[in-house]
Amino acid sequence: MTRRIGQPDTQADLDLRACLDERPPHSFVMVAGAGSGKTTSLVKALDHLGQTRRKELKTHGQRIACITYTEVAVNEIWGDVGNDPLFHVSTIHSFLWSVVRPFQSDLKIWVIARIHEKIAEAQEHHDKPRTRAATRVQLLAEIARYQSHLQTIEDQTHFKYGAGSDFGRGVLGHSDVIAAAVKLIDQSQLLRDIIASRYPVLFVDESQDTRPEIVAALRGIAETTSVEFSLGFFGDPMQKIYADGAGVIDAPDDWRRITKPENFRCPQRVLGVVNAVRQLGDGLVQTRGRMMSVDGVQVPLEGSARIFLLAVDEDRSAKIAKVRKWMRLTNHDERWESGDRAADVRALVVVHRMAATRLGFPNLYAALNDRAPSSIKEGLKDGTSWPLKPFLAYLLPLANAVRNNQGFEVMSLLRAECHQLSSAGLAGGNAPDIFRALQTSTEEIARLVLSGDVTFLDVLLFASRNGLMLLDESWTKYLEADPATLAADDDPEVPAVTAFLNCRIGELGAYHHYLEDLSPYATQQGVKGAEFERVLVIIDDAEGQGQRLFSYEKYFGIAPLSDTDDENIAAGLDNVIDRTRRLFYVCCSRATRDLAVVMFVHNIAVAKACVERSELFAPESIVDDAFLEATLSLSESSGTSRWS
Ligand SMILES: Nc1ncnc2c1ncn2[C@@H]1O[C@H](COP(=O)(O)OP(=O)(O)OP(=O)(O)O)[C@@H](O)[C@H]1O
Repeated sequence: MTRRIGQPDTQADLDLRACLDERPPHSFVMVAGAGSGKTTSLVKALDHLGQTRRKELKTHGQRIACITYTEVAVNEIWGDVGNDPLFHVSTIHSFLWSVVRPFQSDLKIWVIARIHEKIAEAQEHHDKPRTRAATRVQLLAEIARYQSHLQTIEDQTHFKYGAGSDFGRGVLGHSDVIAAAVKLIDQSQLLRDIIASRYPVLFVDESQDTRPEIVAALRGIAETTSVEFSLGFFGDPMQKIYADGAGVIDAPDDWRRITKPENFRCPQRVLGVVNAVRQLGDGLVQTRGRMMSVDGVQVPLEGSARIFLLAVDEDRSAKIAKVRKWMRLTNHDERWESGDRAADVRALVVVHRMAATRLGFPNLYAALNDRAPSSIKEGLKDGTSWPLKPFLAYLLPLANAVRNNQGFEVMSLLRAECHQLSSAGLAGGNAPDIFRALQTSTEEIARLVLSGDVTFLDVLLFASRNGLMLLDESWTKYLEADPATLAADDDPEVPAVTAFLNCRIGELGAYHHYLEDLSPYATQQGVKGAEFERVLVIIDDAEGQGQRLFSYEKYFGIAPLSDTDDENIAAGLDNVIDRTRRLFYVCCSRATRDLAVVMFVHNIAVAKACVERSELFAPESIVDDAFLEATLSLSESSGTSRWS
């Protein structure tokens, strides 16, 4: 029995089961706060459907669909239901793609229409009297590129799904997959019926961040199909962190509404902060909190929740290390300083760049993010950007396999990528000579990749010149064209790819570590749905300047609001304060034991007054730079044994 399925039933679980057992079935929304067990209820409901309807579903070739926000969440839910093929658990993108992929000719029509739309948008921008001459030149180049896509697409019979759209290569990126699917679902009753017949029950977790047009398209299925279909949304509007999320789900009157008043995740101290943060949002107050068993009796876990106010300076990493040490000593908990995954310490940053800087891949990050087109930028988040692929999928694993003397792994990587080892390659030369040469080249490539001093370009050139891989034609101009020709190229990918190729390969390992979720860093947005024993929320408005959506200094009243902020608030629009509050709520509510918020500020006295005024943390839980330093040096001079 898994952890989630094994949790005791709440009233909400009973209500949900009753709703699913009704005939005809009802659709529903489950709305409740953080840690209230929404995902747990979802998993238990899947389990219930498996127990009560498996035979009937299998007979009709049907499955239960469950959509959630990240791959991590997909794997968790899928694992919770024992990887049972009765359930189709996926992200919204891959769900929608699986639904529309068979309709290739409709997709082609959609793509052609989309390119015409882009041409019209670019033309309109071009024709505006105030458009600058340089921009006009760029727009004309863009239009020419779209027109060439229109020609290539004539011969395209198959469209793929990738991280970012690249119509010229027949690739639809995340947002275009959604736009195309929504359109196709909207315009076809047949497709709506197919979806309902294939998936008679469809759950959407984290519904607050599902885009309104997707919610509307799914609602459209429930409202128009004559097939038995139940749609259920599980979410919390206070945890909406993406601007394009639906927030509150607009459910028709005849849908069931289910709620859960408890928070099962957070200890008392953290629950106090979480409730206080929410007070100025929608005012929801959660009850209970995490329990622990003492001599067989369930008692509330106290936990800890503190905020550290530290001066902005050059060495924030050293200060974060001090906070971890302080937490270790104060809480008598060695794990606060441990780098071990099992210690369950998570440092949450606002933007990936902060993690990139701390972990050692700032240049790689900047190259593929700043000024990069979305086809590249989007894929940086999950390692699917095409320039990264040969390094992540082949050269880095090859180098690691060589270093670890994993001969079998080396051979299977070479067999997959190295043309010389194909039957044609071996037939054209002397096999022992080929193997000898390859051994020397693989050793050299491992040295280059792992030494870290050369550039990505050097590594790629070495690999292709020594027959370790055949590069696809996207690389040709980067390896062959002279710098002046490349600089004059109007392909929007050129600046990003060129900058990337000039980065030191040494940054690849750190990036890979982050990507594989092996570092303690994660973004504040990326951890929704997750929970950790020890949560370190890093707030650094100065370092997070690249984004304008969130500002903790404004949230705490340390920095003034801009005119636009005031206008948005006055007009009742989503604004920086609401967005930051929601993000802060998500972060703080991840902690199952300790919460340490670390805030880097320019003026500690001002920040302290503002944080005190917010009443989010008890006064004794506000720790400033001076107190941190003083107590640490006291511990050093007196020895840690006297700390307590
Ligand atoms: N009925 C229950 N009794 C005890 N613990 C529970 C119960 N339901 C859930 N939990 C525990 O509470 C924690 C939070 O559950 P879950 O992740 O399902 O909440 P959630 O509402 O989806 O959270 P969030 O919206 O914050 O992501 C988990 O550790 C889970 O095991």
